[in-house]
Amino acid sequence: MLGHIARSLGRLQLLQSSLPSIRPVSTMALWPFSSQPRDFSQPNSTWSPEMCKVYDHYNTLCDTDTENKERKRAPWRKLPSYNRSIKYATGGIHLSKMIKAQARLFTRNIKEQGATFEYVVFVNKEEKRCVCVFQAGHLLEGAPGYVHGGAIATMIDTVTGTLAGFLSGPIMTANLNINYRNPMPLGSVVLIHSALDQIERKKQFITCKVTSTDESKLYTEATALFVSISVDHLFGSQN
Ligand SMILES: CCCCC/C=C\C/C=C\C/C=C\C/C=C\CCCC(=O)SCCNC(=O)CCNC(=O)[C@H](O)C(C)(C)COP(=O)(O)OP(=O)(O)OC[C@H]1O[C@@H](n2cnc3c(N)ncnc32)[C@H](O)[C@@H]1OP(=O)(O)O
Repeated sequence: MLGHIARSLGRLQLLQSSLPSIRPVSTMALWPFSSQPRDFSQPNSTWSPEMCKVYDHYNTLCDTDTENKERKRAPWRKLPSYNRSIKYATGGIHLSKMIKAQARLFTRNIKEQGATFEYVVFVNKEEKRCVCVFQAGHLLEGAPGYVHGGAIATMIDTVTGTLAGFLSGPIMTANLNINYRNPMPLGSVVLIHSALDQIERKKQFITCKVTSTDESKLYTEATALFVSISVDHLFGSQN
């Protein structure tokens, strides 16, 4: 038992020396890794006019760089989105054990643009909420002509998890409760609204609803529980 604790502590110390310190995403002034990866949440030619319109709307509410290279503060911030959480990290053997070279973020692993998950997340730190603009591609079919419930669940997990991670640092989904209220046609552009409901110790409770872009139609409602984790928790799970 004591040997196990000592080994765990030793591994954690080695890890901490090879990893950037773990902070909430909101406190990372710059991407902490070695090179600038591709941001998948930038507009592309497969985005419909509706997707572009909503993107432009939230983009105008965001922080901007002025001509004098000063940051003009605004309530909203657009979050970048990469195809791996830690692909670009520098570090030693301990980090590379954690990184499986072939691993890719589930929602960002299809080469054909527009075929699956096209999305961008805007976060409002003060109000502890975020909005994701999501365009559901043709490879996400469940019932004929409609988006698969698992694909919708994936997006809800991603958006609520992104908010929890933004506010609190590393987290894992502990519970996800989803009510599907209306079928979502393939190709739809929808808004995924997420808000922090409460925090209790390591637990973040998040609410979520998925609506049409004019918010007149409710597709899905959900609640999610995220638990803050340490890096050692991730390693422990892989052994
Ligand atoms: C370099 C580090 C990188 C870290 C990466 C982190 C984030 C990812 C970042 C970027 C990715 C970009 C976008 C996507 C973002 C997010 C979506 C993906 C997230 C996932 O897709 S992730 C996969 C699915 N997820 C799992 O694979 C979890 C398996 N599971 C576990 O790993 C443990 O089970 C865990 C950690 C959940 C808890 O374990 P634990 O030991 O830390 O905590 P413990 O058990 O002590 O519970 C503490 C308090 O939570 C309560 N509690 C726990 N579980 C509960 C439950 N289910 N229902 C109700 N309450 C629950 C207890 O009752 C207690 O409550 P109280 O404090 O009141 O007593």
